[in-house]
Amino acid sequence: MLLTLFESHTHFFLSMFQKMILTKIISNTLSLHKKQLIEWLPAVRYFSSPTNPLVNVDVNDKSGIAVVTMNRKPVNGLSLELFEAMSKALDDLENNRIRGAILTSSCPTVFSAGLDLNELYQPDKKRFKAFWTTFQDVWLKLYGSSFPTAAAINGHAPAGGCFLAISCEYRVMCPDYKIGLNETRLGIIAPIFLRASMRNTVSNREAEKALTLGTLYSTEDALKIGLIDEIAIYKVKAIERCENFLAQFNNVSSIARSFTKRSLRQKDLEELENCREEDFNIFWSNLIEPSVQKQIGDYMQSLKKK
Ligand SMILES: CCCCCCCCCCCC/C=C/CC(=O)SCCNC(=O)CCNC(=O)[C@H](O)C(C)(C)COP(=O)(O)OP(=O)(O)OC[C@H]1O[C@@H](n2cnc3c(N)ncnc32)[C@H](O)[C@@H]1OP(=O)(O)O
Repeated sequence: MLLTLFESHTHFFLSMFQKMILTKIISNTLSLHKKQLIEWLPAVRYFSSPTNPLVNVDVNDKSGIAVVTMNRKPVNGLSLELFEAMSKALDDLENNRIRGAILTSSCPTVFSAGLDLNELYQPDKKRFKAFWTTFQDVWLKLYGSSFPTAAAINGHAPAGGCFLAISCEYRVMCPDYKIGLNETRLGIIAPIFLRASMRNTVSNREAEKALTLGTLYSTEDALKIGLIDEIAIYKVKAIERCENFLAQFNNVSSIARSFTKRSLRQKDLEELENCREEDFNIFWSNLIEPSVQKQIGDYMQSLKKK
């Protein structure tokens, strides 16, 4: 209530004085450090992002909504370089306090094929460490963003592709594609932060079923279990529906919204923050198991043979 009243006069700009008062009130309530808190204070500064060939960021000056497009052909395989570009884009969006972001893909039939299998097969430890750490960074920044997020899923979204979508707050998917966390089908255990995003999206029971079976859902079935929120006939419509979702926040205090989101996701974020090194070690030791390497190699071959 207090925040809503306060913000109604400061919707577009918060003076330093106002920020100081807000910092005091909210940090007392949520026991956050000042630096963390300032990062969560909304303001709007629209910007044009320097172009990176792997991730295009297009901010609509009028709405303040950014469309973030992954652009790594043919299937947006999540490589170290793509994660680095996404991590940088998320920093830019956060620093410029945009009003919302929509994640989508430039590939015509694939949102993202998940982790680039080349990163997992016969990996070099130093590169894999950088890869895994940046993967964690992207999740922490996307799942924990102060701005609202939506995914316009314009193609298949298996494994890491699904993970990106469920780290957002809303999902609109085009028909006739597949989405899901199929890691167990590849002999891979979904990491802690993937599991958290799934539990935050569908019921605990559905998450358990989906993760243990490694199910890839059709668009229609994904809607039935709540893995996506809407179906849109094609990409432009999916982006429009995401914009409509994000526009609803124009009538909501952005401070109250972002703190509420943060408090709901805080436990998951802290869980990973507190075990990043351990998370890496577990995955590294599993990944280099000869049986796992063989499975990944065979799987890559089967994809190429198609
Ligand atoms: C006790 C055991 C414990 C084990 C623990 C191990 C833990 C360590 C690792 C931890 C990892 C944890 C998380 C993992 C999550 C992941 O994301 S793994 C990746 C999973 N991804 C998939 O299964 C998707 C595979 N791809 C597809 O199903 C299809 O490509 C598609 C449906 C996305 C698209 O189909 P289509 O449009 O027909 O394209 P294709 O012809 O199949 O592909 C084109 C081209 O791209 C290559 N490719 C596809 N996917 C990937 C990929 N993920 N990475 C790299 N490359 C990929 C494909 O081979 C084709 O290449 P060519 O053109 O033939 O050269």
